[in-house]
Amino acid sequence: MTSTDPRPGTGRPSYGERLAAVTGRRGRLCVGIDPHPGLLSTWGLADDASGLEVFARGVVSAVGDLVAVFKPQSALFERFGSAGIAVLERVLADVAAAGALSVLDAKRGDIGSTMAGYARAYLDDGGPLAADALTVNPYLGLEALEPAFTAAAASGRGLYVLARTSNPDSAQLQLATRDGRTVAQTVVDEVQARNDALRPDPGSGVESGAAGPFGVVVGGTHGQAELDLSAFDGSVLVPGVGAQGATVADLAERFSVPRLLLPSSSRGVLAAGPDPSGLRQAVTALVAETAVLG
Ligand SMILES: O=C(O)c1cc(=O)[nH]c(=O)n1[C@@H]1O[C@H](COP(=O)(O)O)[C@@H](O)[C@H]1O
Repeated sequence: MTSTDPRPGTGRPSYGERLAAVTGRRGRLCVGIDPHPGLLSTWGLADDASGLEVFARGVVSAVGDLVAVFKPQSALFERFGSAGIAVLERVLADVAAAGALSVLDAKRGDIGSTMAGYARAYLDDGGPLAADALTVNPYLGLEALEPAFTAAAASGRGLYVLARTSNPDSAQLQLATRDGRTVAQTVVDEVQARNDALRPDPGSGVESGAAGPFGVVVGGTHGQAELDLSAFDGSVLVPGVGAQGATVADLAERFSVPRLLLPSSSRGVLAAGPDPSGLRQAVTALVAETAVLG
């Protein structure tokens, strides 16, 4: 397999390959689309599905040519029921039309048989909610997520598996240890094992230099800290930049693997709207900061 080979049957390069291509052109920044009621109000919009649509599609229209990855927050679309989901479908289409990648932040995770349903909704070709990648929650077990790993690999999509989340109380669960390893480290290692399983056999003579399609989420608020990412070769989604207090410069200091990082900011960028030029300035400044990540 070469670095440009499509996945079997999809005609689409792998998520790792597509991420490398778009971040190479646009810089390594993910902008979260989090339509909070307070932001809709600041933007002078009604807190209803029509306000949601103007807000979310307005973000993509303003900065869609500058941003490598958009991460719509499903919860803040779901709160408007089917009308909100319909807006989310249109936002995902807008992101694709803008040449950016979408990470749908839905943090799904359930027992395997139910997970297969989520995989069909978010990771199969033809699904209206299919994004380029999906955030998933491994705390029912990594095996339970298997349908999502399988569907993502088959369709050239990615997953971001929650490892060490940005909220202050995440340590109680995620830093618990078993057999000398933290739960968060176990997640990282298990995700890497699934990336390794997709690598061509080293003896086969075919090469793939691309990142694995399966990433992890590590909050920028505490950084890499106790995690060992030295053997990890997926993308590391790092939320917490901006409103939660982390800066891109902090990430350069707090992580030993800056080349893997995909920093993400939602409210920090969105507060610069609704003026499109304000949003463009905010994005341009953050993208420039990401240059320190190499
Ligand atoms: O998976 C995520 O994106 C995520 C993981 C995490 O550990 N912390 C975290 O804040 N997030 C999400 O990232 C976004 C952060 O938004 P801001 O704090 O406004 O930048 C929200 O949509 C969160 O749900």
